[in-house]
Amino acid sequence: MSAKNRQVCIFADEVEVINYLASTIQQSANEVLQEPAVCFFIGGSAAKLVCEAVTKIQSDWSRWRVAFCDERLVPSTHEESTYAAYAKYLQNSNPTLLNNFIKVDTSLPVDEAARDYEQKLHSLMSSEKGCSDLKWPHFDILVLGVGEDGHTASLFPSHPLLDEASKWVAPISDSPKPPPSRVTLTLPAIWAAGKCIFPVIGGGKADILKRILCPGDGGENLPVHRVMQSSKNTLWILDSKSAEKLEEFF
Ligand SMILES: O=C(O)[C@H](O)[C@@H](O)[C@H](O)[C@H](O)COP(=O)(O)O
Repeated sequence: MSAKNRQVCIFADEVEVINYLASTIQQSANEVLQEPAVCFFIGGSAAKLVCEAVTKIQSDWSRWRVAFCDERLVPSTHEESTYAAYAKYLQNSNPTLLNNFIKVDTSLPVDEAARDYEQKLHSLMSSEKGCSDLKWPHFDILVLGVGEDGHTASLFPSHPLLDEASKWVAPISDSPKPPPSRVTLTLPAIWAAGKCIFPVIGGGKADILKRILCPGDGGENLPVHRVMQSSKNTLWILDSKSAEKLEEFF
């Protein structure tokens, strides 16, 4: 189903979701690979999907730059660290890509960690894309997750961070999902990206997907819905279980 730069693709199972995620990331990256592709990855269960998708992509990985849509403020070896989740998979299968990750300095207090990460992203856009003094960044691909409450990255329902209108990266120290301290891309930084991809699997996400994707289901103010309303291009890659409550609409 496709409307207003929004596409929803439903597949039988996790394997098909991973295959389509791989071909979508590869195709989107091919469109920009005359420059390094700047991708942002997410934590949570989607990390495994992304890592498995990466194993199916043929590319010159030295030309990729990967940052995080959000990161939890714990040491990079901690089991809750998003970086650690990727390192666990990629250190053997794709060390070149892992070396090109732009990490959040989680040793800093959360406000400083967010400022420092934003500075790193400014430098990245300047060195790799020749863009300096950008009001908003033009990241190529964001792979995002969705929480059962409708959050995405570390943007939570009714949180004041949803009104952030000048920063690319913001700190949060009261995240309802633990751990409480995190840094996250802001809504305007997400809106400016070339493509937002949401791979989702499992029946636990069926209710929230219905609220977000079905008109009139009351999800209009949820962070994920706000991403979708103003993003240039949003792609949902769903398995049949997560999509089981969408059937009457698609
Ligand atoms: O916590 C994180 O690292 C992410 O910031 C978060 O936005 C995640 O993508 C969703 O909470 C979905 O996570 P699950 O897929 O694990 O439910």
